[in-house]
Amino acid sequence: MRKKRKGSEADACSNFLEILPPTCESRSSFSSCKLHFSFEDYARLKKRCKDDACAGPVGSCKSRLAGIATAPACGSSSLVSAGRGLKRKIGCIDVATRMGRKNKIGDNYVLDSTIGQGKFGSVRLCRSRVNGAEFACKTLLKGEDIVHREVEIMQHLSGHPGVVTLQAVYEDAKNFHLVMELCSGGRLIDQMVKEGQYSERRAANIFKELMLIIKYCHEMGVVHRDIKPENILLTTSGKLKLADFGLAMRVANGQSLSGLAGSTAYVAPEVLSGNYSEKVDIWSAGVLLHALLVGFLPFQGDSSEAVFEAIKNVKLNFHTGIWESISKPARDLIERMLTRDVSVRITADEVLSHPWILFYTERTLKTLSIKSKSKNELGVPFRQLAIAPGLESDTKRTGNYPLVEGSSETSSNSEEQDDCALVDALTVAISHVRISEPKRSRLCVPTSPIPQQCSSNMNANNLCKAF
Ligand SMILES: Nc1ncnc2c1ncn2[C@@H]1O[C@H](COP(=O)(O)OP(=O)(O)OP(=O)(O)O)[C@@H](O)[C@H]1O
Repeated sequence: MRKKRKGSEADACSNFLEILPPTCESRSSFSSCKLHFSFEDYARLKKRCKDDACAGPVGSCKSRLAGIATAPACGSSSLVSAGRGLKRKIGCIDVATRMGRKNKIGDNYVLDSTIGQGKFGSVRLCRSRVNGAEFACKTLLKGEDIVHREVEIMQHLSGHPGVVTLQAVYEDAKNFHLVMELCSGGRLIDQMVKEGQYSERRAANIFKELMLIIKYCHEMGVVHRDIKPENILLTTSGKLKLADFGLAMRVANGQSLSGLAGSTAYVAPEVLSGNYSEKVDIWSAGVLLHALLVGFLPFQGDSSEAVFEAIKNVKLNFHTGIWESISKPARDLIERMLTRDVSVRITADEVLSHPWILFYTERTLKTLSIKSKSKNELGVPFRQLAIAPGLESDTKRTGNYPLVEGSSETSSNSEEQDDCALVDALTVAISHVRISEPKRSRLCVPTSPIPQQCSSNMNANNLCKAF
């Protein structure tokens, strides 16, 4: 159900926008320097930056995670030509967003240090002159429709707790100044690089939060097109906020998008070959989930061309190596998200009701997990424990408990270890209730006890190798 539609735009473009960065020096590394250019621009820029300070640690952990290049949104915008009043272009601008043409941003805010650098300008800390409240101010150079679209889409999505709120917009001769809610917790990518592999519980909770935001965007008719951990900001309390709607597009039901847009490592295969839909965000989120769980990106290569080749052709193997320490439902979810057949790839809603997500994030199931642990320590057979309240009738009806027969000794070490076996068993049981018939048949049903290794067993060395 779309909640609020203020017109839509779907592109059927064939030309890439010409977007060049103000300077290469504005970015500290080559990988950053390449962000958000069309693939043509990227090649040109690569040549230009080859020998200068843009060169960076391409093989480093961070650059591998960060992806390699990004293309701009492509296609004609429904917004009128650039360089004129933003307010006029954005007919739907909310009255709650204060737009200042007469007012200068300096009248209301004190601009402070730079806290981020984007492709079109910088992001600075700013403080309200009225009450000292802190915000982030993104200053964008006028002249590109993409800039207007970013403001319009932020405005369209504002109000959701997972989307960076647009507080005010100011305009002067050269720039737009977007005063946004400040996310002081940094970017998810930085946390990932610092922390490496996440436990399944933690990954599932972060991921659910992200998927709720993506679901909201899709319901609002917005395809983000650049889901990656660099664009996920954190509040001081650790809540996720999706940012950077520079590549986002609005679509009406059934309309498709075209044009190269996204970040190399995260881009969906159909973006490389033609028309696509909001499912590209699911693919990118699947890439992110892969990185969260095992600490490295699924599709890699020495050049962007090699990465694209991998995205189009590499068959991921979830059965060996590091994947043996990850629960089968987690692998099942990633597989469903990284499915090249778009018609089979699951939706945001389906991700959110996937057993792996439910197991780690739904209170009733968490309670069950804790109860199970303590009962298991008392020697109650594992089989009896892995039936969730409310599932009983269904499992009785089917007469089939596809559970792992475990022993009490398997759950004695840590909560994560306990979860690891339980999640396999329980999620398969849940799948009989929540997942429709054709999908259920694709679920991995454990045939033997799951090895008792959890992602929490991974050490820092693995992470460094992985990245
Ligand atoms: N609301 C915010 N609060 C705190 N920091 C922010 C906020 N918005 C942006 N930043 C910082 O500024 C950086 C650049 O912002 P953003 O990604 O929106 O710009 P961009 O021009 O689209 O950048 P990119 O080239 O990465 O796509 C972010 O990576 C982040 O570090």
